[in-house]
Amino acid sequence: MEGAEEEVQCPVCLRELPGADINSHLDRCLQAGDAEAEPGSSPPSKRPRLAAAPPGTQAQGEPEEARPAAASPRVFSLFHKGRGGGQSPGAAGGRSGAGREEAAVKPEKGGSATAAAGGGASLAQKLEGQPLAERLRPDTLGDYVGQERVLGAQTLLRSLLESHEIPSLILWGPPGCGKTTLAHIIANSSKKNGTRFVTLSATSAKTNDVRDVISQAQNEKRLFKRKTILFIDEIHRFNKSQQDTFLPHVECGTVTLIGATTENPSFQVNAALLSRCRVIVLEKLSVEAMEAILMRAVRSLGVQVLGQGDQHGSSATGSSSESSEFPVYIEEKALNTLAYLCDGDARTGLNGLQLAVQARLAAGKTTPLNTTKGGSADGILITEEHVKEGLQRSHILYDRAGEEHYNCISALHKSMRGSDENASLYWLARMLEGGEDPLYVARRLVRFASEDIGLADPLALTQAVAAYQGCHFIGMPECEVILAQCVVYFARAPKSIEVYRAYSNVKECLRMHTGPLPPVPLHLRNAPTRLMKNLGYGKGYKYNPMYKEPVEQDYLPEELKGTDFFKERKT
Ligand SMILES: Nc1ncnc2c1ncn2[C@@H]1O[C@H](COP(=O)(O)OP(=O)(O)OP(=O)(O)O)[C@@H](O)[C@H]1O
Repeated sequence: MEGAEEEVQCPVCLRELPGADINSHLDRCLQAGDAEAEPGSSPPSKRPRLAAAPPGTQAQGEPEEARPAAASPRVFSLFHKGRGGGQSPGAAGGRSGAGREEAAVKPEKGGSATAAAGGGASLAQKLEGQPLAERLRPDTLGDYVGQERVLGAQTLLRSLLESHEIPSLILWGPPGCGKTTLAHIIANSSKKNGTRFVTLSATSAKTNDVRDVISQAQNEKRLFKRKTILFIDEIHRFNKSQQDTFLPHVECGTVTLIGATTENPSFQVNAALLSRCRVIVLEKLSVEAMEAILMRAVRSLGVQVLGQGDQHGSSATGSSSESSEFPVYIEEKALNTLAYLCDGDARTGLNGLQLAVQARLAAGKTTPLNTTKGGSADGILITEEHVKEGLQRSHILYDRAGEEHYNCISALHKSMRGSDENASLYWLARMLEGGEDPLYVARRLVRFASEDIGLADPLALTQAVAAYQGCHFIGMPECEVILAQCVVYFARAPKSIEVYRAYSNVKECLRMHTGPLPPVPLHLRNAPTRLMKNLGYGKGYKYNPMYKEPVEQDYLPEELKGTDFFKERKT
């Protein structure tokens, strides 16, 4: 009786209702809400990062805005399975939690593969719509390649994941190494044991969105004893107060947090939050792992690999010859090169492959091929050159905004300090070829000239300032050689940190001083007015040029008399 009068909040639509009505309301709400609520349950799709999508790709593909997580901060997953009136997974919306991705990945997974991929579809049709990287995003740990150090057979994380004991995690790693994919796999497996999986993207979510998720999680826990996993992509983009919003709820177990970041979490994630999460460091994918991912992709497309003889030819099942006018081949060397050049970023590798195939299909040029020992055929051949064209080197080598920027400048500084001219040039090129601002490098060189070369070669500073001005005048690409010249000069130059260290000692002396700072000795003060003269300013000062012999005079304040800031001199 009492319960019937008490108002309760619907965990789906958050409306307040009389307790007696909640069950019937929930049934209606679930059916109505599932379809729209569902998209956020899977980690968001990523921007394809294609340099220039071939004609048709973008128009046909799902625009970024249309993707649930990126488009709307309100991306909550709700009640996917086995609740209320005994709904089966995905029953209401006709889709399971993995949504469109799941349907697209099916070709890799046996039975329904051909139908789901449009087995009779041409290769061009297979490449339309979702980017290849999204369609091939693994659903299970079995398909997750590499990252053995943290996810290998005997690792703690794997056993936790397999037993559905998901701790709060921060997944830290470079772009395209599989952070979102790992979250996607956790989402799939957690849904199987009834845990909710909610996704927010820190690039678009507001503090209120976080609060909504927390309040829903509280209701779920209270009413249905259901756990909530909250995945926050690019968590480093949340400011401190946003991170503070979920801190207590992570602490008390209302939500299990999984954050993904490309940035060092020690700097970007609130220390209190960090201490409540296990940090998983994912690495760039190895060349072997990339080869496996690319091989899986070409198989799913029905493209045949040339160069490994019959073995690859026959393994390329669902051959494009069934569906395309001409069969499509890719040189094994092209795949290897792609695996090397994508620098451990699977999205870049898969996008590069997709672009190369689409470009060749659009060009429609066929090549006579010796596909097997016995025979020859006409087909479309993708070579190493084609895949190189499909890649954007700036994405491969360097992340201007992220940690790579600091890592590379640090490596350059240390190489010059260590007088290694080859390494110095290498790190310089890594930055410039990756699109670094040459003036940024030039400014760092000005600093280096004083910090590390100093008075061992005072001309170094002139060189650095001249290099800065040269870069300013002519810009990239011509200014690269100016910087190269300066970097080599610095690597070869003698080094001295005498001044740098002495100045640090002075700063330390000032920092350690207690009480009022000593006054400037009267004899060192200027006395431009009579009053100042009368006060003793300048009195007793010995004007050095008037003396033939060295002048005995104190310049430091009385209490520092005799201090030698250079005494730790090492060079
Ligand atoms: N370990 C992996 N095994 C198999 N495929 C992978 C793996 N890692 C990444 N991929 C593929 O690369 C694509 C991009 O990976 P993902 O979105 O997980 O990268 P990320 O680390 O989250 O990158 P970002 O920091 O740029 O968001 C996935 O859709 C998937 O196809």
